[in-house]
Amino acid sequence: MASYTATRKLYTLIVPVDSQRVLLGYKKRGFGEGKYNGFGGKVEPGETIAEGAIRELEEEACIKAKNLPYHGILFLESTADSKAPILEIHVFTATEWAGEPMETEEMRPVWFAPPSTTHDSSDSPAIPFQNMWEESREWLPLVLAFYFPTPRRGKIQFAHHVTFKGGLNPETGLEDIWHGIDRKFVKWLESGRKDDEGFPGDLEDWTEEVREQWIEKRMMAFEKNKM
Ligand SMILES: Nc1ncnc2c1[nH]c(=O)n2[C@H]1C[C@H](O)[C@@H](COP(=O)(O)OP(=O)(O)OP(=O)(O)O)O1
Repeated sequence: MASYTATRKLYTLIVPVDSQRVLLGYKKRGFGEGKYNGFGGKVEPGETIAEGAIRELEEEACIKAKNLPYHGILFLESTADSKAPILEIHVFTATEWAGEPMETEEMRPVWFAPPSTTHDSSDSPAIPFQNMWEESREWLPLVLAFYFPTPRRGKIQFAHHVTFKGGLNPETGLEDIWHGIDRKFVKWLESGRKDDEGFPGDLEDWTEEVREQWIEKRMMAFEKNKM
């Protein structure tokens, strides 16, 4: 019997925020070149997710996170290529760090005004969502609403499952398997809200639990498609 297997690529992503602005990086080379995004990359063998996140931020923007509020997981898959890996991206913000953001070989850090800011009240440009990964247009405004215009108390965490159907990407004019959001499942936990299900104390347990639920769903879909 065929069995469900999926290659998994583990990534991190940090979005630094100060009291009025959001720091994004312009990717100068490699995968995602020409897009703006938070700072992050692959988790190296032997590293925890948080260690990987801190290392990537320092490598790409020359700042060392002093805190790392955790916001959740993006599970990205593409049905356009059965061999495409599943990307599992762990998302954090940072509100305190050592050093000043500086351009590196890979990224150029740029400060942006959060979506809640009116054009006239900020010296920084608006976040260029049209020049970012498609899925970030969905989760990033919601995470930023937690900080701006006034920081909320408590926590926000999510699991965002996005399936891309692939096809011609009108933004680049190229065929792209990571384009065209097809299905999505979003689990939001926000303290203080009606749908607050409570927060786990332990990051690893929570991600493992969400991952298991998600993989179970994929296995069921796989079995159904075989019949
Ligand atoms: N849709 C999508 N595809 C791929 N990567 C991402 C997204 N959305 C995202 O937010 N991301 C994030 C995940 C990572 O933070 C980066 C990609 O990391 P990458 O630069 O490929 O990894 P590094 O380890 O830095 O790679 P190299 O040093 O080998 O270039 O985008």
